[in-house]
Amino acid sequence: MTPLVETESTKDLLAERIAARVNEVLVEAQQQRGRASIALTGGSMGIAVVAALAASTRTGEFVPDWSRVDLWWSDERFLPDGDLERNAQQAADVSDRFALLVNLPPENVHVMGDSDRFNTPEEAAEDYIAELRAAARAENAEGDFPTFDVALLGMGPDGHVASIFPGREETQIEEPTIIAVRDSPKPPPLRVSMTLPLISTANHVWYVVAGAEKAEAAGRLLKGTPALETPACGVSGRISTVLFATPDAVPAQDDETPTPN
Ligand SMILES: O=C1O[C@H](COP(=O)(O)O)[C@@H](O)[C@H](O)[C@H]1O
Repeated sequence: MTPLVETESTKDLLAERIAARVNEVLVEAQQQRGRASIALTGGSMGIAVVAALAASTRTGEFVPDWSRVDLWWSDERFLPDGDLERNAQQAADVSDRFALLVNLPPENVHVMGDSDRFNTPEEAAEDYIAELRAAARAENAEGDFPTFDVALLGMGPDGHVASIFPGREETQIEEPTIIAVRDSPKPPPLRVSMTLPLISTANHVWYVVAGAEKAEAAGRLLKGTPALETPACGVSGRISTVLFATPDAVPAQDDETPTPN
């Protein structure tokens, strides 16, 4: 599915817009199901969105009841607890350990396992599957996984999303699950990730992308190339799939126009 594109002139304004849209989706989910959930992402834009969510809560905008929101992650770097490179640590750092999301209980924050707690990323992946299954049971979900109202995805300049990288067999996994990733081309080498089919169970899949270095991959995303080449192409939301981007992160309209001789 070709994503819709929404742009905002600066990274900060983009983060604010995404946060406002996330708040709307979470409020609506709470009206329908009583609870809501989001799969967060790492990367520069992903963390900017967490900061914007915290800011929107502080300023009393239209926000969900955070005591009834579950925070999940679509991927994590398998590093020691508190390592500054961990996605969850970076999100915690910009939200005063999630305290700025007022009333969010610690048990709602579902961080993927770290290398202090687990010997291998495979063990951390198994543990996260168990945590997701427990949430699915509590929700009376039909399958092994709870509802994800929205999954945010940063995208690397190579087109990777979560820790699913181009040219690798993980792009071909058809099962919705959590996997260990070894020898990641982007450091650190050990990671834990949702597979592309698991991300695609989310109601809304929103790419959050800023900066000219992402424009080439965004072009491939909008063209719809194979997931093996552009993992970002291997996901879509049940309700919406949107590329939220700064203008420089989206290829210019006439990029495809042949140059006259
Ligand atoms: O390593 C990762 O990279 C992507 C994108 O990061 P960015 O800094 O280029 O925006 C991120 O979304 C993913 O969660 C992360 O682990």
